[in-house]
Amino acid sequence: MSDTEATVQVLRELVPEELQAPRVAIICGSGLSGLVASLRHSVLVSYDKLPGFVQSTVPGHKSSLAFGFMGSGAGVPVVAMLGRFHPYEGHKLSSVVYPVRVMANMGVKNIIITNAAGALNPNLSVGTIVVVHDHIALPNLTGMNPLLGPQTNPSLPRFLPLSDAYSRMLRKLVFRAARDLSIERDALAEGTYAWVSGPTYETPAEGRFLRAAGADVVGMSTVPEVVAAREENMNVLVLSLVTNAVVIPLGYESVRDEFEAEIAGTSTKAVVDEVVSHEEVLAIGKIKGDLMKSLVEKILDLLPTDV
Ligand SMILES: O=P(O)(O)O[C@H]1O[C@H](CO)[C@@H](O)[C@H]1O
Ligand SMILES: Nc1nc2[nH]cnc2c(=O)[nH]1
Repeated sequence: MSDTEATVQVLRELVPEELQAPRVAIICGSGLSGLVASLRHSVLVSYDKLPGFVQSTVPGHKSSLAFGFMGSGAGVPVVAMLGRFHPYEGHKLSSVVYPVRVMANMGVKNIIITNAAGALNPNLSVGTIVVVHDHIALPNLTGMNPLLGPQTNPSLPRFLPLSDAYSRMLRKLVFRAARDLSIERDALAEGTYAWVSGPTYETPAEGRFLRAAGADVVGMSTVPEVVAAREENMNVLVLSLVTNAVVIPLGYESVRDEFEAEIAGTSTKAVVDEVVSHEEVLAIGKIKGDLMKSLVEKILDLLPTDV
């Protein structure tokens, strides 16, 4: 029996039968566990009960799986991760993606991955939900790819294409859901997510670099989960909540100009010295959590029955 099968076996003992066949997996990003507050008949399973699962150590992430029904009417059976794992916590990439493999082993065919992210694109304001259509993953390109090493399952492809990683069908569903909910157009955008390892936030020069490479938002998660989910042949949707702007043009105004202006007695342009914090990230998650929740619920309502 494989490791994931063993974990699924434990879950079958802990979760009632009617919740054992989730159609959709949801990964809750930083401060976004409230996404599944409306789960019905819900059952929580703590990660420490599940072989192969590690613990989430980041504030705003819990360490439990939640099973239940979500959406209107009878609802859709879902399994949600109320807290994810990041490599910067010291977790191996194989541990970071392990829950995705377990959920795939349970038969889950669709995954909605959420995250908090910084905006690189100056047109994206804080609070915008970005429907991710592509990614740039420097770690993947430089030796920190979750699929490096012997194949966990020989029936999965060795060379995985990622040009179609983000399901068009699910992305379109987001905009249909937003229209049904009369969510204003500017509340949603489309864009490219840059994955960085963290845990440092970007310097202004790094922000400019990622922006110049074509990224719209940046974060420290999600891409490993996307890669594993695609390997497992799931339909993937990623929603990034913009929680802060990455400071791109600021941070290094000439101190010589400033010094010379000071001794000449003339004033200089005030240096903007805003810095991002995880508290701010969580605060925006709290403010925008309800919007994200309604959107996900509506997406579930609209999900075709054959996927
Ligand atoms: O991507 P999620 O888990 O939502 O969290 C984001 O917020 C944290 C930084 O504030 C980082 O972990 C970053 O990846
Ligand atoms: N790397 C990165 N991750 C984030 N998560 C939330 N905001 C940010 C950010 O500005 N940068």
